[in-house]
Amino acid sequence: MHTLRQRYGGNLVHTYAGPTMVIVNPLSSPSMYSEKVTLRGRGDMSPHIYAVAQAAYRSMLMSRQDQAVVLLGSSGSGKTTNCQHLVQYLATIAGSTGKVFSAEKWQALYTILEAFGNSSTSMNGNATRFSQIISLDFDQAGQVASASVQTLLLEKLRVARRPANEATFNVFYYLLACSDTAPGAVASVPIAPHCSLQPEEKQKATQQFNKLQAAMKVMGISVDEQKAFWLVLGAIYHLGAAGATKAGRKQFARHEWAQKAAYLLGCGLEELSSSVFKHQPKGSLQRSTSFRQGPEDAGLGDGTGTCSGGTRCSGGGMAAGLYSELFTLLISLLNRALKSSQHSLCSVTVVDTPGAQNPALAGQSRGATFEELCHNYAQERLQLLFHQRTCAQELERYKEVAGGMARGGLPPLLSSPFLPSFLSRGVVPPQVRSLARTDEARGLLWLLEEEALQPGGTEDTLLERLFSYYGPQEGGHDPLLPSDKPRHFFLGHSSGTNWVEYDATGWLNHVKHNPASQNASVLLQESKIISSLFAGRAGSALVLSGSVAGLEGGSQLALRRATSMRKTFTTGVAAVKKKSLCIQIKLQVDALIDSIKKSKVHFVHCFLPKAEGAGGDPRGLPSRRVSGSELDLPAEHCEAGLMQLDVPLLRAQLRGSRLLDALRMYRQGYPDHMVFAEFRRRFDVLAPHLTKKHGRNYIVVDEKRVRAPRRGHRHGDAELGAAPADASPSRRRWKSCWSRWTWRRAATTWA
Ligand SMILES: Nc1ncnc2c1ncn2[C@@H]1O[C@H](COP(=O)(O)OP(=O)(O)OP(=O)(O)O)[C@@H](O)[C@H]1O
Repeated sequence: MHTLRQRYGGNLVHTYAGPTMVIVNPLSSPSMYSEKVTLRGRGDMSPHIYAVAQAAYRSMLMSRQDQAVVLLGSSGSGKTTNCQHLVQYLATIAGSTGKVFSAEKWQALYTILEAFGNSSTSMNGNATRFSQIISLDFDQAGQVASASVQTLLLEKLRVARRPANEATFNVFYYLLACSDTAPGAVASVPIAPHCSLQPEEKQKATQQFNKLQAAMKVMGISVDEQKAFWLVLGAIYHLGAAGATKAGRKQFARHEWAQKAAYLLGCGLEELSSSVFKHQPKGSLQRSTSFRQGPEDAGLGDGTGTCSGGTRCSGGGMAAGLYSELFTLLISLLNRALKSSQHSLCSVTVVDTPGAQNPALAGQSRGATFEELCHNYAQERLQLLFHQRTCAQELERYKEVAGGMARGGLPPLLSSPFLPSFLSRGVVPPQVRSLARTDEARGLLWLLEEEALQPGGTEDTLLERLFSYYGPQEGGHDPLLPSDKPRHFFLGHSSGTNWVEYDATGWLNHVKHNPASQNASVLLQESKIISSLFAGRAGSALVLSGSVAGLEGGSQLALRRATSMRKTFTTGVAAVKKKSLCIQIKLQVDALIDSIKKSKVHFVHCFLPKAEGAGGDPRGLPSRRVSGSELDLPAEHCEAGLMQLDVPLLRAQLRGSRLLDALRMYRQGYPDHMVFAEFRRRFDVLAPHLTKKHGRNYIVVDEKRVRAPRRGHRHGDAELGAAPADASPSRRRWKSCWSRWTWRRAATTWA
């Protein structure tokens, strides 16, 4: 760890050679993203998130190939912050045609996304609760011509149900703070008086709300459109206050609040009531959508701590559906502001997903929820992509091109992470299989769906089957371990370095199709007040509604991306129509991965420097269950600048990211001295001037380019890179070798 540490602008940033950068989230770093740093030239930048932006931009300009930057890491490790800096930096260095994409616009975009898609969780005070793909499309001159945002895996149920002591989306608090003071549209939204904010919270939320309104203005969202947002948010809020009861038939517990919700939505109370309660699955009276969970509410929960407490209400499905529709509308309005008719050639896509979730890391004793499982699943799939791109593919290429060249032999093939397939194995469209229970080992998502559809299926039968397939075996590296709490189990994420305890209580009910969620879109489209904003969205956009937002496609490239995403979903159209949540989740992650796969991918690993959990004793955390030797590590803490590092935690993250495996493979596959000595023995006849003149020389080979390091030295690409047609076999071989290999950084001593 010490050898990796490097001071940079008063902060800690770690980097490796190769297509990957590692960032240990610093706690404060105003100088790190200053204009001075922005203006630094190439080579000065590494290690810095701007260096990744530069590399992606240069690679795109040189190869005309789409690029993707994928950020990986735990929740709170700094992915979103770095994403924002990366996009801002790219837009700054590239410039835009006619200054359409000012820094102000990007700032506004992120302010809006943060308000509607972020919330405070136990791991991060401003955690992203959806996956986002931000694409910048560049024209022939390398300037930003247009841009687009696509979002998936929105944790929409957070408006109705969330872990104890966690908040709903930020925007609700902003609205709550301003409902009595703000002029115009906001004041027209009556807010239930029983929920209030502390004075300091209120002041902060008011400022944020003003910032949000200004940002919406910058993004061209009109006052009338803004009003529609406040109305729907107000309605969601009042639905929560209305609660639900079962007196004969299911109905609202407090009609006055339900009446207000109906008024804000522009529909009648009866209409709202039937949309919420009609065809609702049995036992689906869900917990409240109330905002704040006071200590007195906690007792009203189901004892598991997985739901927010408060009054009983079955408007959860409706509230989640309304929020999902609102979010989809928001993304399409943002895309309206980002699109342009300019012709674009290729793009840089930045992917940010909610980080790995582990309540124990935040000192919470509760089990992780189904939504947290979904975010962890997406992280696992991205990790798998990293493994495939960085290790498996590189190894194949090495075998193919350099087989037998390294005297040390080929590096061993690393086993791929196990969990992604464990989770989604067997999730296929229902039309090609029967829904009867099978004895075949299936993934967790499959089993969940199957048990939800089976009469008599419960969480206990689900876990029973899960353990019968994947339970602990002698000598095996089990990804699944039992817990002593009922309906709890452990999953070993990140190759068993991050053990997360899940609580499966209520999962079956959660994945059952809830028609109220579907009814939300009908209700909005038929609203007497706001239907115009929601009406036009039909057809294929509707099929993906609630899953992927931002498929309108403003530019040619955006259209292409949207088509490709839709294609991913077409294999599961029947499933989507069937509203199987598990299949939708798998398809969304598939769509995310497919959209990245077509590009050249740059990975950024963000690491959490320390965890708040387990009363400050990191050895008490389940995440420390790494291996026998790791368990014995002392809880060593290192001081670095102003920051205390939790070294065991960092080690576990490093191990889980498989970065060291990738590094070892690069090192073994392309050992500096060995390969270069061999390389030189075979091919130095092609560049004798380099070997003879320079003595100790430092050669940097990046992509297909070679350059001598000494300033002014002209033995560059022209001489080394271009083998004439009549070149000797060895020279042609050399060239082919050159064009197929990616030599990241090779330093050697030349005789
Ligand atoms: N480079 C940085 N400099 C200063 N603060 C940072 C930096 N990176 C992250 N932070 C701070 O760390 C906190 C968490 O960052 P951020 O929200 O970006 O994490 P994340 O990985 O996106 O989390 P999640 O996955 O939960 O969304 C924020 O409060 C942010 O201000």
